[in-house]
Amino acid sequence: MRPTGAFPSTRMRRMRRDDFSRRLMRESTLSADDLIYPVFVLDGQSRTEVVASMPGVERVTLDRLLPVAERALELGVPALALFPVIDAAGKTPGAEEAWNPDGLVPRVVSELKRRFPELGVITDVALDPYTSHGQDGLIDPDDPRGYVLNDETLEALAKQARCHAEAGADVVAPSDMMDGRVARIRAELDEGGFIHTRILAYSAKYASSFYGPFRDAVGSAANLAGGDKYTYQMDPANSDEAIREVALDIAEGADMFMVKPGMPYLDIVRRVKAELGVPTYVYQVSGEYAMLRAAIANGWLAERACIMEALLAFKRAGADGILTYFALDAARWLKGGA
Ligand SMILES: NCc1[nH]cc(CCC(=O)O)c1CC(=O)O
Ligand SMILES: [Mg+2]
Repeated sequence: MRPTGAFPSTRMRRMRRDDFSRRLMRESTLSADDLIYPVFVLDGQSRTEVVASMPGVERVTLDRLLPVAERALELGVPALALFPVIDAAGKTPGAEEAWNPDGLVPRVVSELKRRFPELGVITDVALDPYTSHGQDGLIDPDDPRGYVLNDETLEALAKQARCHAEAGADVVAPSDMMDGRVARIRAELDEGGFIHTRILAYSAKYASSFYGPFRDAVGSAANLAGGDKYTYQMDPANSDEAIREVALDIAEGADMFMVKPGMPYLDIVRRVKAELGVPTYVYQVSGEYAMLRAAIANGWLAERACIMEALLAFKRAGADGILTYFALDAARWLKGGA
């Protein structure tokens, strides 16, 4: 774009002079409709646990999640994303608890849908909360490096997704980065008659170090024992590869496409939206939350202004929605609350 005219006929500050003209030329907006609220859920009754590395985020039992869900609905937040915390006894090498129809996730999903049918419920499809080794897939017992097996994992993910759909999940969100999982899950859902269950594919999910606090929150860090996910999550150096990943998930039948993490990957959000034109979501991950919270707690950053600026940046980059631990705060501020 070539500027037409120049100083002094063109003065960019003219439009910035007053609030009315700033509002008129504002290109991006954030609304509660853009937000997805992630929640950590525990088994049992009347329990709340704080997550040390994520001040303000708690793990709660279902009875304590219900008022949170009600609050999200009141604030106009369209959906919750559920992340289960599974006790050590529920973790096995084969992750069988992941498709137990009486497990924590299906129980929470069915109760949420019974109480708040209008609130969207998104479930995470990946094995890491359920594996004793903390990986998102099944590992090869004969491989000293514990290589995560792709095709065997697909069968487990299909069972897990079907179990969530049977419990009433509106959206299943595979976050495991196995090849072909969207196609396998779509086939499984169709076979079960779940033609309306949406798939939110974590298509461009990077092997990021910004997931650290989340792994504390779900208790997978200790199980992972210093292991990494470089053999299946994407290399942070790559961008073209993200476009191929999303294109494959479009072909395999996903409905929504996630880029993760968020702020360090805004260029990827932009490319996915501009080049592929699909419903594009971004995950402001636990490490991004922790950074902001730590600086705010120290008085180094202004809470509301910095959080809202970070969220707006995702919209400007092209995101249609944002999964963020700040969802309820942001929705409250958007409503004019303190
Ligand atoms: N299925 C894994 C999963 N699900 C959500 C997150 C991270 C979310 C966050 O950091 O907020 C991860 C990352 C990982 O452990 O590799
Ligand atoms: Mg893929």
